[in-house]
Amino acid sequence: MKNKLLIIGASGHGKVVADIALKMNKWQSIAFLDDDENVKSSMGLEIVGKSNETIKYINDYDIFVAIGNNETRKKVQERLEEEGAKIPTLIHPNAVLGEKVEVASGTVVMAGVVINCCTKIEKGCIINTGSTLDHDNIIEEFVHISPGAHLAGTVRVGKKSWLGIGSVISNNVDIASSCMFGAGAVVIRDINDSGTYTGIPAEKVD
Ligand SMILES: CC(=O)SCCNC(=O)CCNC(=O)[C@H](O)C(C)(C)COP(=O)(O)OP(=O)(O)OC[C@H]1O[C@@H](n2cnc3c(N)ncnc32)[C@H](O)[C@@H]1OP(=O)(O)O
Repeated sequence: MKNKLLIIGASGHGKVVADIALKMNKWQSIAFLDDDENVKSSMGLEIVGKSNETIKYINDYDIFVAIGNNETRKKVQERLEEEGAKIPTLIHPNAVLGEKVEVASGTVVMAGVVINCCTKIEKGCIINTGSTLDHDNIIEEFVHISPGAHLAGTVRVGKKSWLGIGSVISNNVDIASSCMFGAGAVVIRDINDSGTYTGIPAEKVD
């Protein structure tokens, strides 16, 4: 671990990520990279450059990608990995993690999240505010679990899928990669095809 943290992306999601990093109290200084030239600071933290300037900071900073879009976050994190960046895991102090929970690098776990035992969260995920993930879940890389989503036991979510705000996933459900579930969707059976799903029970709409 380095004593400085660089966060890529200073928008709404980036601000929440910075807030968590500040509360973790592990880094002596925190700064952003962002591509909006008009913004010089965010949350009182300096924006020191653009997102393509990471190589300048790689030796001195831990680097975290705070980009909401799953595909873009994947591209940026994987480029950083190739460049040898040290990518931390960010966990809000008021998240509750059970025994044998694994959380990989580049994943952020926000305030009020509960993750029960034996759940594995792969790299680059967003586990957003107040969501709950019960026992034995597998959340594959670059997934976004939106605020207030609830996943019962033994759920698998495939790479880059996005569970919308307040969505509900029943136990023993397997979800394919690159799916989008609308706000409030309720998933009661396996989802085998990528696409957009809404409603109760969730049906494919796109
Ligand atoms: C901290 C944070 O902010 S994290 C971010 C959290 N944000 C979310 O979770 C967003 C979730 N997004 C949604 O639910 C979106 O509405 C989506 C992705 C399902 C659809 O978005 P779009 O493709 O733009 O669809 P659009 O808004 O044009 O709606 C298309 C139709 O679907 C319906 N629809 C849209 N969302 C939903 C939903 N969640 N449930 C049921 N029906 C829906 C609309 O009413 C509309 O119906 P109509 O054609 O009969 O009028």
